[in-house]
Amino acid sequence: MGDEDWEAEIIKPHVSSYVPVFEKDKYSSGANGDTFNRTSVSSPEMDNGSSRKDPFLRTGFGSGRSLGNRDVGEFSKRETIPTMGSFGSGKGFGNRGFPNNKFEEGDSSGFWKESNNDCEDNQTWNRGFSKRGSENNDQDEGTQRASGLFGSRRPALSGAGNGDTFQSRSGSGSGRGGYKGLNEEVITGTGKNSWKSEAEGGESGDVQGPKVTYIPPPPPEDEDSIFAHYQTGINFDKYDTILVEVSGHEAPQAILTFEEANLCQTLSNNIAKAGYTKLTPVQKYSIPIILAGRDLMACAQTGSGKTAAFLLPILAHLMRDGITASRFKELQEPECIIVAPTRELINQIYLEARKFSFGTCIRAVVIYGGTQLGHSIRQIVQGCNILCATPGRLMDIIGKEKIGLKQVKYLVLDEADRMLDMGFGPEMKKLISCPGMPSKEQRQTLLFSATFPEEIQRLAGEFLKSNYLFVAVGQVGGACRDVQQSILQVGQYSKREKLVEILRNIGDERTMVFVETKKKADFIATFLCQEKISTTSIHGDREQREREQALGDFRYGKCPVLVATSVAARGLDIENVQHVINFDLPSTIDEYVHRIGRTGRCGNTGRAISFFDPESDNHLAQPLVKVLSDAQQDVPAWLEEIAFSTYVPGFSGSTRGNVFASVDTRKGKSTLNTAGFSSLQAANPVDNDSWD
Ligand SMILES: Nc1ncnc2c1ncn2[C@@H]1O[C@H](COP(=O)(O)OP(=O)(O)OP(=O)(O)O)[C@@H](O)[C@H]1O
Repeated sequence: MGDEDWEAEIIKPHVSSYVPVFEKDKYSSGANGDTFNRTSVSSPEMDNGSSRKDPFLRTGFGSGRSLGNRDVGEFSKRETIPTMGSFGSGKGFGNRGFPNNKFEEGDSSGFWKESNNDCEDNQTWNRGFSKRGSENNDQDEGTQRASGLFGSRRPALSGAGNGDTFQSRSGSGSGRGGYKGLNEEVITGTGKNSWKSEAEGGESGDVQGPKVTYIPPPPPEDEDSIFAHYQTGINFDKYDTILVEVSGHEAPQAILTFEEANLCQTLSNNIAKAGYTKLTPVQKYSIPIILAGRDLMACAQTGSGKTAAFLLPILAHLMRDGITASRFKELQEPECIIVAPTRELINQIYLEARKFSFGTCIRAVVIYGGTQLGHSIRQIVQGCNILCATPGRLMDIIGKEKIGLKQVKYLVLDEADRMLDMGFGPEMKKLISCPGMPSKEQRQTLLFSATFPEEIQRLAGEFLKSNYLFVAVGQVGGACRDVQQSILQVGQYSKREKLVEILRNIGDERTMVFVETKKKADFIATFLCQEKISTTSIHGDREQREREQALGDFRYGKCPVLVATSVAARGLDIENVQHVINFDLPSTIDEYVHRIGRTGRCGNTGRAISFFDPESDNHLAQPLVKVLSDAQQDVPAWLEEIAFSTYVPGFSGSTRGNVFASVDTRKGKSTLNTAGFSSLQAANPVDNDSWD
């Protein structure tokens, strides 16, 4: 069964059978200057199909090739206002945007079949499922409304596009994709290495859909660009006052300065050129732990330097061991593999690895879905010591025997809770049981995130040596205190107006607006452009080229507003993001913490405003109150009331488990160390198998 069939099966009982009328002759698929048209058809059933009764889905905007709007002619005018950012998905919305279109609020005429997908986007449909090969699934964009771990998964949903013009081009292998789409997909049961390669599944033409040909631009070569960085903020020094807990046996002493780490001269020079003069708490604790060869699970607030916390000691070891890239070998055997859940994030980590290894013989390589497989292979065969990869592309490359795992000494899971949950957990399990992969006793495994639900911590035991150390900087799963959080009660039908009001007040300050679905991301971006607010968008239905273009336009100030789904919630480090607006709240509190963490980074301050709709967000009231109060933010009385009225006894802080694990789930007693930090020693973590 293909992806689309599966989606249809899930949705069928509730959706309208409406198929829009589409005037093909007015459609051309050129990237620029496309003309779109369709005839407006009222579709009252659609309201039944959308369990959210979302006003934004009733106005006829969406992603995919077919654009719906009554002001057809307006679309072709978009080239006339090039100042607007790129948004939209695929051919329907070219990179130049189309600000002149007009649509009317509450107009229910603008449906096409793709609207049905919003039912998929609605969390109620997705609980317990992890849809494989579904690049159009917002669940895969990090919202992960997971109801379990390694839970029920539909096997081998290959997700070939069916060529239906009105369907989103999910799973077409066309290079678009969210967190984990067809091009980042691992499918069991076929192929000599037990997982179906990306080429088999998406790029070689075995399934329908165009070949992915996108080759990302090469990284910068000039030193200034490589070491470009933004300034630490006024609260950087306050990091020192955050309590740090280390649990596990015989933890090495924290270091207080980079000098104490005894790094080689080249590495020290690179650290200085990167503008790092002082360690952040997670670095103070993690660097000596990793240098001592210990496994580590580290949890520290967003934007507090976790990337360097693992990269620097790994590089130090590789330098110490005299590792040099072996060029032009058909089978490369990297010493270090780093995985992260999104393409943009893994690319960012790669650029950091490249920066810190500048002037050394260590070669970092990045590979991710949505790009030409041949390009990934070409990068690897030129030499690869540190392989930065998204999971699907990694497994493809391993399956193609371009990567051997025998030399792996370091395995890093960034956003580790995400990498181990039901979405990526199975892939990660496969990775560690791949032929040649050293056992956990033989390698060093490092898990980093700002959130670590208890159940994920338990699962992580499979990946880590039993004597691993746990570093918790501040409250596990807590929000960054440099972000001023406000929660506004705003109903669905007032959200757009409120958004425009806020953005007009904000002016040109860089702002990320998070919405729940890909379609809504397109819709809101379009709407904002119509309001003359220069906006771009990023989500999993956009082609990789478009995603990177959108991020670039936002990063370099061309578009001060980025509308995003949760695909951009984790890890992205963009200078000067001053505001995050949760137009829609995410379904889990940990996702909220990650989203608002796109601002207030590295000691800078930021603001997060969230629209709370009592119709749909009440389940978040309780965890929100906790996150706000833990971060010493004002808690609105109305939110406390909702939290009280929806009180769940034994509340653990998350809709999917305990995001507020006080610390290490292995438990133990806490002692204060001399630096004023507390150090938690597990009673006997080796013997203590009873983590539950
Ligand atoms: N010691 C330091 N001195 C100055 N800047 C630093 C230092 N450590 C990290 N940074 C900078 O702080 C920013 C945030 O770091 P990083 O992206 O590693 O945060 P993170 O903890 O991984 O965040 P997230 O949880 O969102 O992934 C980056 O721009 C990084 O270069």
